[in-house]
Amino acid sequence: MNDMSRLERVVETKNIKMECRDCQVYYGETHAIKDVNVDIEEKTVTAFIGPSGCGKSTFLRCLNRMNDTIATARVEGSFRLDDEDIYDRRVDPVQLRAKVGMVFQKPNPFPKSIYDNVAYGPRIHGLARNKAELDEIVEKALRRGALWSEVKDRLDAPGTGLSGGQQQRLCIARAIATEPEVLLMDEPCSALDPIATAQVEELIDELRQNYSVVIVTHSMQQAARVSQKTAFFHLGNLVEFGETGQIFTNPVDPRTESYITGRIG
Ligand SMILES: Nc1ncnc2c1ncn2[C@@H]1O[C@H](COP(=O)(O)OP(=O)(O)OP(=O)(O)O)[C@@H](O)[C@H]1O
Repeated sequence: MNDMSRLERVVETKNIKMECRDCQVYYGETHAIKDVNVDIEEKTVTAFIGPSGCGKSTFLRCLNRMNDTIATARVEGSFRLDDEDIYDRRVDPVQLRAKVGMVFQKPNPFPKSIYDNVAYGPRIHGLARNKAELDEIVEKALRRGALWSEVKDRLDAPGTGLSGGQQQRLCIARAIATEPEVLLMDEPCSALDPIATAQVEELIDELRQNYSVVIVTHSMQQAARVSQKTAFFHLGNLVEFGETGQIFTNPVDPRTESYITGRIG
């Protein structure tokens, strides 16, 4: 290879946002994640797929130290965001979670107004100097969450009074209000109807312009629709990781093929 073609290949490669090496997770004696290595690229949607109990959510939770909140969980390995070790003792998990935000399976708005749900993160992280700036942040997050037009006249109403799909978009707006660099989504559409699902999927595609998105999904159709990279997990192992198109049309490992053709899972 001459220097020019090597350079072109470098330019084509997207930047790595998170680098995970030799990752292990134990719950007491249970070895739930085994020797997993993954690179999460910038401005890319990465899907984690695999049968129930294979470790998708456990691995996702490693990426913003949510496993710290589970007393029996022990995480080993190297997890770097840009070039920072996120498990370093000096890293404050609360600050980390502003950079690596999370949206859960069930919409979980706080028992507060729509406005206060979105303003929560910016307030605790001191992102606004005054009310006008906070209003601006809230509006921007709700617009990006594709919810603004539906709620702009009732920002003081409780977030819990919205429909399920609206609540999930509110939770997405809440997560993006702190301008995270990575957004983790754990089956974000499992409680939603097809219309709300389509809205959230469209939103995920838009978020990719600015963020890295990692989504755990049980729906292979969803993984194929929204992601550019797919990781297939099985029994705590990362079996295959690659371009979504390749994983779904030409998987290398027979276990991946069995799963995507419906023989395991
Ligand atoms: N809090 C916990 N305490 C003990 N074991 C756990 C805990 N959470 C998960 N596990 C175990 O770790 C393994 C991986 O679980 P995990 O929830 O990560 O899988 P998953 O692929 O996300 O599953 P699903 O698709 O059903 O949500 C399973 O064996 C599970 O029983």
